[in-house]
Amino acid sequence: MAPIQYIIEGGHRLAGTIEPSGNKNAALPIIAAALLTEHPVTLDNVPRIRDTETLVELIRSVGASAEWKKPNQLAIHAKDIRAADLDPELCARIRASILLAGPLLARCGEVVLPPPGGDVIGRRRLDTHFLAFEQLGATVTASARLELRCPRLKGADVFLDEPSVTATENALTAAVAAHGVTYLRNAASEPHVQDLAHFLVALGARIEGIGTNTMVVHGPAKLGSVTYAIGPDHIEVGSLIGLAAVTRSKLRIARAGLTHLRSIRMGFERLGIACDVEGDDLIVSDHQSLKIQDDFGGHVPKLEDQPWPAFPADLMSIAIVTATQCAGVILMFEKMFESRMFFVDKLIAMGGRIVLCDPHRAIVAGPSRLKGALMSSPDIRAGMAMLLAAACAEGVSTINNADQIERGYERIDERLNALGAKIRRVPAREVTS
Ligand SMILES: CC(=O)N[C@H]1[C@@H](OP(=O)(O)OP(=O)(O)OC[C@H]2O[C@@H](n3ccc(=O)[nH]c3=O)[C@H](O)[C@@H]2O)O[C@H](CO)[C@@H](O)[C@@H]1O
Ligand SMILES: C=C(OP(=O)(O)O)C(=O)O
Repeated sequence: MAPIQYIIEGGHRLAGTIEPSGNKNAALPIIAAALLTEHPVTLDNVPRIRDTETLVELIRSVGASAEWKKPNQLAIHAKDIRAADLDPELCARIRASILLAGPLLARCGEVVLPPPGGDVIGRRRLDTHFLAFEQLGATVTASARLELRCPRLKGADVFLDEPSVTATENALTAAVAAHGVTYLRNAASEPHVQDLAHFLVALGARIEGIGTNTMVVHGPAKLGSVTYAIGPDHIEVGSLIGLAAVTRSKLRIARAGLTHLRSIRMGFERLGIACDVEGDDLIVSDHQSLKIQDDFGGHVPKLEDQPWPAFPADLMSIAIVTATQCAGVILMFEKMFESRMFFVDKLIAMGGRIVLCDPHRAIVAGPSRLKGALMSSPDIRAGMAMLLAAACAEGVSTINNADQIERGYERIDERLNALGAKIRRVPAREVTS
C-alpha cells in the first residue's frame, strides 16, 4: 500500500454536523471475541479503518469467515477455527493482534502469537496479559513468539497488576470460557472494555460488574449468535471537540455517546471549551472563551491522563495542540506512555509556546500563532493532533505518514472536507513525482 500524505490548508472554519465512527478500541476486541462462538455474529458500526481491516485478515487466517456486508457491517462466522501460525507481519501492524490470545486459547487450547505492534508511544508491556492467563491455568512461554497452552481454562480470583485495557479484555474472553467463577480485580473499565463485556453478555455470557474495576464472570458460557452495534468512539469525539475549538468552528457531533464523555468534557472545560448537549448530540459553539481555567488561588492548572473514568491517554496529544490556542498556562501530564509527547517539537517549530519538561510533562503557554510546516505522523493520535495544528495554522502544512492517522480515523479527510476543511490526501508516488 502506498504511503499517504495529507496536505492541509490552514485557517478555514468548519461548520455542520458530524457523527463519530464506531470505537476502534471496542471493535478490535469484539472482532477477536467473535472467535469464541461457533455461531454467526453480525457487527454493526464497525469503523472501516486499517486496524480493523488487518484484524479481519488475521481472523480469516485462522479459518473464520469474515465478510463486509455493508460499509460498516461485518459478518463473522468462526465455525471451525485452528490455532494456525499467524502472519508475523500482520500481527506486527496492530496492537490488537494480542487480543486473539484469549479467544484462540479458549477455542483451541493453545495459541502461538508473533509479537503485536501498535503505536510506538513508549514501552507496551504484556506482563499483565501473562499474569492473567497463568492465573486462569495457562502455561505461558514468551520468547520470540508468545506460546500459550491450556486444555481447560479454570475460573480464578485474578488481581491484575495494573488496569491494562487489552489485558482485561483478554482475561475477560478467556474467563467466559473458563470452568467456574472468575473475579477480575483491578480491571480496566474504559468504554471499549464495557462494550466488549456487553457484546459477550449478548452472546450468552454472564458477567457482573461491567463498568467497574471488579468483574465477576460465570463460566463456561454457552454462546450463541448475535447482531451487535459497536458504540461511538469517544476518542474521536474528543478529537472533534479539539478541532472545532482550534478552528473557532461550530460543530454538532451527533450521537456522541454522552454517557462516556464526562471526563473528556471536564478536560476541555479546563481549557475554556464548553460543549452544549441536545439529547445525545454534543454542540461545540464557535464562541468559546479559550481561556485556561486556573486552579483556586490562581495556581497553574494541570491536565493529566489516567485509566478510565479519568481523562484518557489517547486524548493527551489532541489536548496539547488545543491548549496552544488557549490563553493561559497549563501543565500537561502524560502519566501512562513515555514517548507520546515527543511530537511537541513539531508544534514548537510551528510557533507553539511549549516547554517539554521531561518525557511525561509539558508546559503549554498560549495562545500562539502556528505556522504551516512539514511533519510526519509518529502515531495515530499525534497524527490527528498535527492535523488540528495544521487546520488552525497560517499557510499550508504537510503531514507525511498519514497512514498512521488512518489506522484510527475512518475517511477523516473526506468527512472533515465535507465540513469545510481543506485536506488533500495524496498517495506518496504522486508526491515524489
Ligand atoms: C487496542 C487498544 O485498546 N489500545 C489502547 C489500550 O492499549 P494497551 O492495552 O496496550 O494499554 P494498557 O492499558 O496495557 O497500558 C497503557 C500504558 O499505561 C500504563 N499504565 C496502565 C495502567 C495504569 O494504571 N498505569 C499505567 O501507567 C501501562 O504500563 C502502559 O504503559 O489502552 C491504552 C491506554 O488507555 C490506549 O492508549 C490504547 O489506545
Ligand atoms: C494507542 C492507540 O492504539 P494501539 O493501542 O492500537 O496502538 C490508540 O488508539 O491511540
